Amino acid sequence: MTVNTQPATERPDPRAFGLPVVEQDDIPAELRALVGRVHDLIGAVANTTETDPRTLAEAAAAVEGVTERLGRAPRRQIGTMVRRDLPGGASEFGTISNIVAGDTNPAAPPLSLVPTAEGVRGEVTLDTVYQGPPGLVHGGWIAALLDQAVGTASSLATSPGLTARLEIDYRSPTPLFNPLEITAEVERTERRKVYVNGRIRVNGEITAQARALMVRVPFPE
Ligand SMILES: CCCCC/C=C\C/C=C\C/C=C\C/C=C\CCCC(=O)SCCNC(=O)CCNC(=O)[C@H](O)C(C)(C)COP(=O)(O)OP(=O)(O)OC[C@H]1O[C@@H](n2cnc3c(N)ncnc32)[C@H](O)[C@@H]1OP(=O)(O)O
Repeated sequence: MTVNTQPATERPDPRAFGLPVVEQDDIPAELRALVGRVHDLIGAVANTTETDPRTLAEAAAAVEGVTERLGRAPRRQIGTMVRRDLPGGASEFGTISNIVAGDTNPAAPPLSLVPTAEGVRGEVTLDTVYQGPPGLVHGGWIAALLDQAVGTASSLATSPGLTARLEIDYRSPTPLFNPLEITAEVERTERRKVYVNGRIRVNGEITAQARALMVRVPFPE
């Protein structure tokens, strides 16, 4: 299988669906910094042992104030996409607030996937915000990471699609605070159907694997 390295101009454009597109390089550094600080805030709140009511109330008021201030600006249109240049000359579109990989989503880990000779690869380390069982990654998040990986592999090798079927084998616990290596590649295609495999490895050992069916979205001519 070869990765699609068509120039961006020849890739299907989400604007044909009425979706706005933001260039990744045009996201202001200050917005990226804000996303990072709120990401840290989620972890701080999830794990704080602070019990002083005044401190907690002050923190809630401060956050409420910032939320109110940002809420004065119009919100992005739902479905706003970001266009990213990938190593090797390929490019991809993704929703800018994607929960797994969105540039502007403070709740995203975020996972960044790059094309390889076989498909896609990414690395991410998750903290207690993504905890399910004690010290372990939540199984739903494992599925989410793999869904993103199989979707991206399929999109880059063919064209964007929706997940029709996702089967996960949880083979051993996936730990927090350890680099997770995530890979995925297309196995075969059949008309609009794209069969994709993916896996998560920790220290070279597979902890979870996915078999997915992506169905490509028909694009307007
Ligand atoms: C939406 C506009 C997007 C435009 C955006 C432009 C660019 C976007 C770029 C970015 C995306 C890139 C990367 C994204 C990475 C990750 C994102 C994560 C992915 C997700 O998070 S995604 C959310 C969860 N996902 C859903 O929300 C899907 C709900 N679902 C449906 O929307 C329909 O169900 C659909 C579309 C799947 C099919 O519907 P449909 O009407 O288009 O096609 P149809 O039913 O005819 O199926 C065609 C052939 O697939 C077979 N088939 C279908 N389903 C099957 C199944 N379950 N098992 C076995 N075979 C199945 C049929 O049997 C037939 O097979 P055959 O060709 O042999 O007859």
